[in-house]
Amino acid sequence: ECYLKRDGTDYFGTVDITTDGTLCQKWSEQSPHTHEYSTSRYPKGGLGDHRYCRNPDFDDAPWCFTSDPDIRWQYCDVGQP
Ligand SMILES: O=S(=O)(Nc1cnn(C2CCNCC2)c1)c1cc(Cl)ccc1F
Repeated sequence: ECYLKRDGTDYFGTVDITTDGTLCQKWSEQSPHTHEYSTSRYPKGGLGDHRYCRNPDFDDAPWCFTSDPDIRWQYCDVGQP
């Protein structure tokens, strides 16, 4: 899917893998990576009990924490326009 804003802050699709095919960690979980991205801290981030790529912190593109303990977070390919 594509999205309007260049940085993908408006991407609320269902891609849940990173650029190298690693499964994303759920935003609602703190394992394997602890993090500070909660729905209360980023109310417009589209976070929740899912593992879909999002860009809650106005980074360059949608991303996610990964299920690989050695890779903290990675960008996702969500069909940049
Ligand atoms: O636990 S974290 O959320 N981890 C973290 C580390 N890098 N990132 C990036 C995620 C993609 N966007 C840029 C920050 C998030 C985290 C957040 C802050 Cl503000 C500071 C330290 C830290 F550990």
